[in-house]
Amino acid sequence: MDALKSLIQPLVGGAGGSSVVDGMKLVVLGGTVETARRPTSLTDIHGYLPISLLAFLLSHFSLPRVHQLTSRITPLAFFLTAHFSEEDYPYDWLMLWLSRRPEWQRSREFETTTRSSGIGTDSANSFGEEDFDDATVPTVASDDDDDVPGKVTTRVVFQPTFDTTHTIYYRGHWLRVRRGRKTDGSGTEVLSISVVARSNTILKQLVLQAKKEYEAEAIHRIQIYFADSHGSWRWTDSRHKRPMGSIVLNPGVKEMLLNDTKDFLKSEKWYADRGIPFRRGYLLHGVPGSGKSSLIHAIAGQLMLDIYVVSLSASWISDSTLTTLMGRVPARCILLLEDLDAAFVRSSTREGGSEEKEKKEGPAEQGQNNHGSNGMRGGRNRRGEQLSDVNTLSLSGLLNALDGVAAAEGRLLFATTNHLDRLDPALSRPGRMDVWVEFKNASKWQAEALFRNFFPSTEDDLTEAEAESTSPAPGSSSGHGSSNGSDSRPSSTLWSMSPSFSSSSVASSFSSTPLSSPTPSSPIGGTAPLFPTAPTSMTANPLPQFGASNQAYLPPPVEEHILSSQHSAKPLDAVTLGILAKKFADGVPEEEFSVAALQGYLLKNKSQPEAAANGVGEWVIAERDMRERLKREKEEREEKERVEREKRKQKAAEKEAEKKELEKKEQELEKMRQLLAEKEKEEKERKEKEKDSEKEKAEEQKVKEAEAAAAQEAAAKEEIKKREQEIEEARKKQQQEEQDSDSDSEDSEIENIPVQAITKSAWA
Ligand SMILES: Nc1ncnc2c1ncn2[C@@H]1O[C@H](COP(=O)(O)OP(=O)(O)OP(=O)(O)O)[C@@H](O)[C@H]1O
Repeated sequence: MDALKSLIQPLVGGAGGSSVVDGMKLVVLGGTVETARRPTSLTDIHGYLPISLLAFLLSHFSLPRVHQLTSRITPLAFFLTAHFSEEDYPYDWLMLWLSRRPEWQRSREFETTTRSSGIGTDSANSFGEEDFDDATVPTVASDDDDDVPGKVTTRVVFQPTFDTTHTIYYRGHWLRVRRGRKTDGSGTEVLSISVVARSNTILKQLVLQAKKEYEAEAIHRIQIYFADSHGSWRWTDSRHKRPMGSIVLNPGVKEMLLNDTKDFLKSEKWYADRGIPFRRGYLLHGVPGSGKSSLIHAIAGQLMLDIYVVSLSASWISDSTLTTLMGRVPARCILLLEDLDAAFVRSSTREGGSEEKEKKEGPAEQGQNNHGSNGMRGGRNRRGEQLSDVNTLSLSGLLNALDGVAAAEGRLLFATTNHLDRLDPALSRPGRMDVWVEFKNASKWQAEALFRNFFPSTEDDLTEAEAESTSPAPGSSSGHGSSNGSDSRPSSTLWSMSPSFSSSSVASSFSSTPLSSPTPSSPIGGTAPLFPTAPTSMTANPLPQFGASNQAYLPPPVEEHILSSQHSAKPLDAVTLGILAKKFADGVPEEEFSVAALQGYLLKNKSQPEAAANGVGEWVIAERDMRERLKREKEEREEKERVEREKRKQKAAEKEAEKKELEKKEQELEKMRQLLAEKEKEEKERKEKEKDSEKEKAEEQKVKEAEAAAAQEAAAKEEIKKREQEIEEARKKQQQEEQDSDSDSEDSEIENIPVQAITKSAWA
């Protein structure tokens, strides 16, 4: 836009310029633009948009008008841009429309995608290998194709590239198309289409045309959307509608459901007038392989509704994701909750422990990855998400999602479960699950109808419409109040295909074909029959000619059973088909095998109705044996697992006891250690005390000894002193005596007493 602005502004000038001068300027500009435009194809240029826009302006408006536009409208006002998120339908419509644009053929930048089926396959703008076949070279391709009947030809479809702006001419307007991703981290694709226009009519026209083309393609198919972990719906698959007649249920059930759903879709006003939320829920419960998913598929086709599937056992499902998803379903659609019981198992598990955790993993993965042949399971995971188990779905979360304020109105809610006993009674509240239908194993009546459906009849021209109009379904009017159009009051209905119901119909089914028994293999409603009606029996190819001259190498003759083998059954006349169907049904025990199991058996005998009818007894015995064996093996496995579990438990208990014992011993040891430490401490203190007291004693002793010694010394000294005194006295006395009596001899005696002897005796 800046480029456009910079181009225009100097030439056009301000609003106050003269219009004549401006007109001249625009003439010059127009000439320049036209010159620039000619050598370039405008359909594939990017970055030249300002030029193409001006060219467009010049060619569609008078000059003063262009002046008015360029001077009055800010550049942003030129472009009207509409954004289409891949989460919304228009994205798919427009992508299909874009893929058909011839511009891609000349575009320098485009992306291709392949679709083996689904919308857009027959796009005029797609191509296959044949588009590159050199017409001058003789080709064998078409002959080869005959050898591969039913081969899916992969078509390549052009799409706009990411983050590139493409320019497309549409109804006199240049459109700028850009495919990008949202920047909010979700990675969601967004298609942006801009156009220069004064109103958004052209964009509306474009969307409507894209929708029309899309719907024209979708008329024979139903679209299937799967919930993703971000709470968004992703288109996953597009399937051929399944004819109602291909579903074999006991009389009245299909009709009841179909009438009820039709009736509901017509009753919006009735609900609004009574202030009742415009919602209706159907719970299909019962054994696996009994046709629950198939019936939903067929109803969706009949009512031209898309199916939105959530598997409640998915590892990522949570209360908030489910609420978000419920709020995002369109008003008219079928919302299918698979494995409804999973929510209840989880809820009770969360409340009561975690033992079911392992169980949960199985179905969760199935929910994400299984691509069942007929069920809605599985889905294309566009981004290959690696999901951790963050499932926090609770019962209250589920119930809120079903009828909370955010829940969409006008949708038909179907829920399936194989375990009715695990569901919470809260589900039966009106508006949640209004109609409950039980699916049982195949009755004899169903077996017969299945056989009739399976093998082609010579009376294949009877259409489903004719069949339905000529013979009302027995029991279709009984038991369901809301099926008779006028009264669309919501009601809780419990349907079960009781054996008595089916057995009465068996009696009549042979002579007068019951209505809901699909009339002999009729390709109902103009749709394709289940299996090709025209037998394409395998004929032996002419044997290779090499070696024909050499008799020694002639190949062995083709064996009889190979020659006679066929891959499709020849159409049977009604009487033969009836007899065989009856025989087949006679051989099938009542409600012992699922319809899916019977279908599997018939598939094995697809080309041999007689063998199928005659061999059913053996098959039943073999099946029973196999079931018995499987049951035994299962029991053995379970017993083994139980024993192992017990052992593990015992071991764990022993280990626990050992651990406790060890802990106890360690505690005791610790106590002893502490005691010992205390004792050692006491001993040490005692010893130290002893040492101290001994020291004191020794010191005392020493003191005493010293005192004693001192005393002795003092005593000795005293003694010495005493002796000295005595000696002195004696000397004095002697001297006195000498003086007194001149005795020289006495003086000598005194002198002879040794001083040392005196001292010693004093010490001792
Ligand atoms: N009543 C039926 N009429 C026609 N085909 C049936 C019927 N029941 C089962 N089948 C066939 O058996 C296969 C499995 O059927 P389907 O998936 O509808 O069973 P289901 O009850 O939904 O099983 P699950 O509970 O395991 O999902 C399909 O190929 C379907 O064509």
